[in-house]
Amino acid sequence: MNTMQVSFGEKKDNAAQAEHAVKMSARDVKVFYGDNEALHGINMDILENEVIAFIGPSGCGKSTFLRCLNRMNDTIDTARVTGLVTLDGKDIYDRSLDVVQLRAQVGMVFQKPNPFPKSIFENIAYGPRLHGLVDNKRDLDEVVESSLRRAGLWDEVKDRLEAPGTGLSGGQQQRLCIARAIAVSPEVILMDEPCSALDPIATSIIEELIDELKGSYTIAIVTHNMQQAARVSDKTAFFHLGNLVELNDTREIFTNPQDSRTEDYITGRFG
Ligand SMILES: Nc1ncnc2c1ncn2[C@@H]1O[C@H](COP(=O)(O)OP(=O)(O)OP(=O)(O)O)[C@@H](O)[C@H]1O
Repeated sequence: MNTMQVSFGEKKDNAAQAEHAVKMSARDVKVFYGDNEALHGINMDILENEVIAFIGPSGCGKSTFLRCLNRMNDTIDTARVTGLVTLDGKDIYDRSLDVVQLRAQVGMVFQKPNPFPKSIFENIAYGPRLHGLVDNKRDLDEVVESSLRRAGLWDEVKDRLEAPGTGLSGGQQQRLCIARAIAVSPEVILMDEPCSALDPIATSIIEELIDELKGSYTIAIVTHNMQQAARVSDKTAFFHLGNLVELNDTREIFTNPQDSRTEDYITGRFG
């Protein structure tokens, strides 16, 4: 088989991976946009403190599935989700669930950095205030600093916290958005092509950050860049035409895919 040349990030051995608990799971998840069934019954377990990459050709449903994991599809009028999605075993589509709280627990970083039109400080402070996570200004300052530090941005912005977030470079804005997600103590971070608007240097900074963050968070990332999937993820899920074709250790997916559609995709025969 003619697989592509990719370099892999350092991964834990299988014994260590086996200890990871299931953080989120999907059972027979379908998504309809009006009458169009875009996802045809996805089953997936996402393990705690792992990075899972979603890959596949354009329009195969990667972003649609990602959005099921924190109910972002609720914001699309025509979208309807069926099946079961759980976080720590609890149904996230339960009517009694607080969606604002869910989106703090399962944070999201988008393709295009989207800081609020506010200061760098306020971009981070907004969430902890909204969720009542801080009692006073000192705690708030601490959360802002620690979130910016974790996102690897503190040193670059500590002297201009009152400057607008939108004035930062694209890569800095994306790290600001990651810091904003971190500030409300998420358990899972969803990333929808977080580097596609960034140059290679900013991309590699974000990739290093993802590697550091996975010690504390579970991360699901949609990417078109297979090299990136290989570098940052422990598991890779290959989607095709609204189906989950194959999910396995990233190394297996790229060196020994079981399904011919996966092989065709990773060898560049389609997509
Ligand atoms: N808001 C929407 N309204 C109607 N149809 C949609 C909407 N969003 C996605 N779709 C359709 O659902 C299917 C899956 O799209 P989705 O964006 O999830 O795929 P994707 O794999 O993330 O694609 P890409 O890699 O191009 O971002 C496509 O047929 C798409 O046209």
